[in-house]
Amino acid sequence: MSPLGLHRSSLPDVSATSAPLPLADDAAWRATVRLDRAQLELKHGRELVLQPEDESAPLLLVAAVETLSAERLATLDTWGHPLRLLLTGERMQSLGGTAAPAALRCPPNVGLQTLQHWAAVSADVLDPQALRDAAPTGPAMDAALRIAKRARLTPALVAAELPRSLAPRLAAAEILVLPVADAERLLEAATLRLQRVSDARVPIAAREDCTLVLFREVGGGTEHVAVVFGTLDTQRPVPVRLHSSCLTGDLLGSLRCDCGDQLGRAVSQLAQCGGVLLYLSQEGRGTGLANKLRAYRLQDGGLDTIDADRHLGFRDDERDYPAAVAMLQALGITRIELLTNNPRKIAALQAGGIEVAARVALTAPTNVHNARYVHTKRHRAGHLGSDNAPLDGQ
Ligand SMILES: Nc1nc2c(ncn2[C@@H]2O[C@H](COP(=O)(O)OP(=O)(O)OP(=O)(O)O)[C@@H](O)[C@H]2O)c(=O)[nH]1
Ligand SMILES: [Zn+2]
Repeated sequence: MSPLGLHRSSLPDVSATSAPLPLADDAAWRATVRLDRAQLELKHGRELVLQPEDESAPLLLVAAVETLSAERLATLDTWGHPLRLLLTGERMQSLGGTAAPAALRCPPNVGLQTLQHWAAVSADVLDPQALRDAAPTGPAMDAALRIAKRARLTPALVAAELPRSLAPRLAAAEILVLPVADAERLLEAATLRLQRVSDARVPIAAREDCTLVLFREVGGGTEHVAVVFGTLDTQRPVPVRLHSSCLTGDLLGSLRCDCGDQLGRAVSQLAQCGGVLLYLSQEGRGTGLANKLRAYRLQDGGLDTIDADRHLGFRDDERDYPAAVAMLQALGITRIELLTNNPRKIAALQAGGIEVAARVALTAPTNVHNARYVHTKRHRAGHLGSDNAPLDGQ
């Protein structure tokens, strides 16, 4: 039997292997649920209110441009004036402004199409004066932009500041109110909690004695899978691949990226020597599939993969790896050999207390469709080359 107890002939009862939900404290639990609901409100095109801790500060009503309907925009207009458009620093820079998140003053009766253009399309309809008059964002606005990203929406929000006296009207309209302090705390990677939910033996073509273990984030409900190849020997560095999901590459063999090839190579190597594949729900470098497809259209128009993401308001890479660290810890793995070319993955695991004893390069052949993408990863995102490097002692 493995140190994980994974290869028993009859699998353990799921409830017995699941850790109890770690947020025992009721207030923390309610805050987590409220943040989940906040994402759903934005996804459904509904408003949400951020409530600053400072009681003299106004409430902030926000709605996501991506999901907003013209009718809803007209309703927003009845709550407070002027409406503002909240954009990230990356989006501001791509519009020709300074690289800091900002609140742009919308003209009276601004149309939905204009907002959509400012949010993610082009700057054609943007009044240059609005860009010059852009105000810096405060904590409530910053938290709202982060919630939109967490919901995998394009980070652009319409906002209005409201007096606290409107709280009863907001409650009557069933508009969710989220304290900014709760949002800030829960959006921090350090607060991530993972629940180990279920596992099963799944023989795969490359190796029969594989086990899948599913982990779920408490808050958000994002699920990640660990594939354990054979029986782990944690006395020596365990070969590990952290793979961010790529539906187009992994499932369809898209030629636009190198993900499918990298996954295939990692699976063959792990099948041969044992180890773990962490398949992380981080489609589109953490921006989501919808935004990745938007970025592809922008790349067809001439931008590279990084500038396309910035155009949509995202950072070069929106991923973080506390879930990967927590999964390795849950599997009893503290020392690894990492199959990657991405130095951020190495640094993130090391920062999380995982010893990365060596890096194993994972190169794939390029083709006419992904040559620019692979070149950009190497030359703009700092990805490493094909040399395998021991990292001990660094
Ligand atoms: N936003 C965006 N994401 C992309 C694009 N092409 C691929 N991706 C995503 O990029 C990520 C690549 O994941 P990985 O292969 O694990 O990571 P990596 O950063 O390439 O690093 P290594 O493969 O470990 O060297 C996946 O989430 C893909 O969905 C793109 O053009 N735009
Ligand atoms: Zn891909």
